[in-house]
Amino acid sequence: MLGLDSISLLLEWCTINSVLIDPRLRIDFDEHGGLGVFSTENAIPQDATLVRIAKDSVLSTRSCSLADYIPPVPYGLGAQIALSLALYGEILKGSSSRWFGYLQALPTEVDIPLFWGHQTASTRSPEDGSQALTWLTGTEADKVLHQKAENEMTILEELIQHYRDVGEPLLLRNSGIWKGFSSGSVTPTVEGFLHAYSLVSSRAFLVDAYHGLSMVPIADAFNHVNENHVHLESDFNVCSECGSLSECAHDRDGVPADFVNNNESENDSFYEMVSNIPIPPYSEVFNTYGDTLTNAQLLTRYGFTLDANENDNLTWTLDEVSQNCKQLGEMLRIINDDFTVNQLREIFSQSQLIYSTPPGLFLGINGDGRVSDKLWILLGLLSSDRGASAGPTALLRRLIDLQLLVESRTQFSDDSDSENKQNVPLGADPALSDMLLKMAYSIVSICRARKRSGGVPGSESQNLGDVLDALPPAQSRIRTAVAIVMSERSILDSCEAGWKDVIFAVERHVG
Ligand SMILES: C[S@@+](CC[C@H](N)C(=O)[O-])C[C@H]1O[C@@H](n2cnc3c(N)ncnc32)[C@H](O)[C@@H]1O
Repeated sequence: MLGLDSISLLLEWCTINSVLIDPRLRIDFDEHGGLGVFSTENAIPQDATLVRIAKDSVLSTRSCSLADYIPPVPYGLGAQIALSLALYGEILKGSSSRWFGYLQALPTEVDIPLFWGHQTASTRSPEDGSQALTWLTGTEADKVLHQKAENEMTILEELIQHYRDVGEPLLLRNSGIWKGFSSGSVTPTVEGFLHAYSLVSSRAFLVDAYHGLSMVPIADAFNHVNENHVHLESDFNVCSECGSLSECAHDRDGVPADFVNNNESENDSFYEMVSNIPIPPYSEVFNTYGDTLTNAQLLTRYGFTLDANENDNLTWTLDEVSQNCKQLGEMLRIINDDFTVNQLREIFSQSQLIYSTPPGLFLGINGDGRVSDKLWILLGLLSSDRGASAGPTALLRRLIDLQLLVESRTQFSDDSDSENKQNVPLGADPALSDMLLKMAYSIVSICRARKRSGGVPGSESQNLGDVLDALPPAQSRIRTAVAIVMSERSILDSCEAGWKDVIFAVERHVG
């Protein structure tokens, strides 16, 4: 629990470090025992700059005492871990840290569930954490907590491993930076590092391309609601080497710094908290940490929930749905069944309209406009009245046989005898022809929907070659974007054309 002295120290530190707080604001204790920001007797209009935070005052991997040893990471968990180490280095320095006045006002515990299973310095009983975790089982928060990175580690496992392998050795190697300054004997611990991580998780901002994820004094004193009063303004696109907002030596290779036009204004040296709606007098002033955050996200990142959160939702993975929906489960099993895929692989390779994918649920179209084997199997199963019922492999085998016969009659055939094949009958099973038609219509409709949703609204009917020709070279980003839409559209066109031929051939036969 903080005392009044810590607020005074924080404000003093702000004055010295050019963190300028509008007198219409007051930093005080909130109803939860932490800090909050409040308006005073004056109403505050919209668009008022309420806090100006000197860029130099933020704590980042660029500005910290260990800056030479912590490589900056632009975003993601890596950025949070790097900043946690930067912050922990300053916490270890105690009163000799440049940020001491700021650090001493930070909470001593951020109660995120990541640590509920760990005994920390907290005064809470261990049962409170372990039973709470049991209660969370199967909730959205539980899913976030158990999310695994590509390396199959949970966040907590990754934090601990990173601390042991990188953080602790780095802190010990550079102990000269903080040893001897701190009061008492301070030894870095994994608990200390995890506390730093909880502070980063609950209050860091991604400010710009130079400082990246940073601890931003006073901006981080605002509590959260979905419909906020204030927001942080910063120009993200500064030089990632030196932080300059205007032209600098890093823009043009080999240009000496003397030739660089340095016209940064005084305003460019600050991040700002600005009001986005009028703020009544004598009320708490809120920021939003994200206006779509669910309670599961708020709890896991910030350690609190909102009483009523209209963003809350429940999600299912495809696997979870399939566990309770027999038909989908059976379809997924077939799609992912190596036996089925291998049985068909050989024959798929004879088709001009299908391509093989590695194991995994890959539903897509390749650069030649061919559909993936898994998408074909899925649509094949969906187009059958029998769905995924008995004998799906045999049924799919008959379907692909029919498709190959149809393909041999279309313009896609590279068979020199295709003229004669026009007259080969398609077989006597109308249900099978119907399945192939349904599948072909589905693929055409998937392609058309994708074309409709690509590019700017209304561009579907435009000739993108003309659009590209009309764009000046200076609009290089638009040109790149149009070229991407154009190339996707051409893949979709080619896929659609192949399956329209199939429709034409089958309908001519059936009709
Ligand atoms: C960016 S800080 C805000 C300032 C913080 N109250 C302090 O004491 O420094 C985020 C933390 O504030 C608290 N917090 C923010 N909004 C809250 C809310 N609506 N209800 C409860 N706690 C909140 C949570 O502890 C969260 O981890």
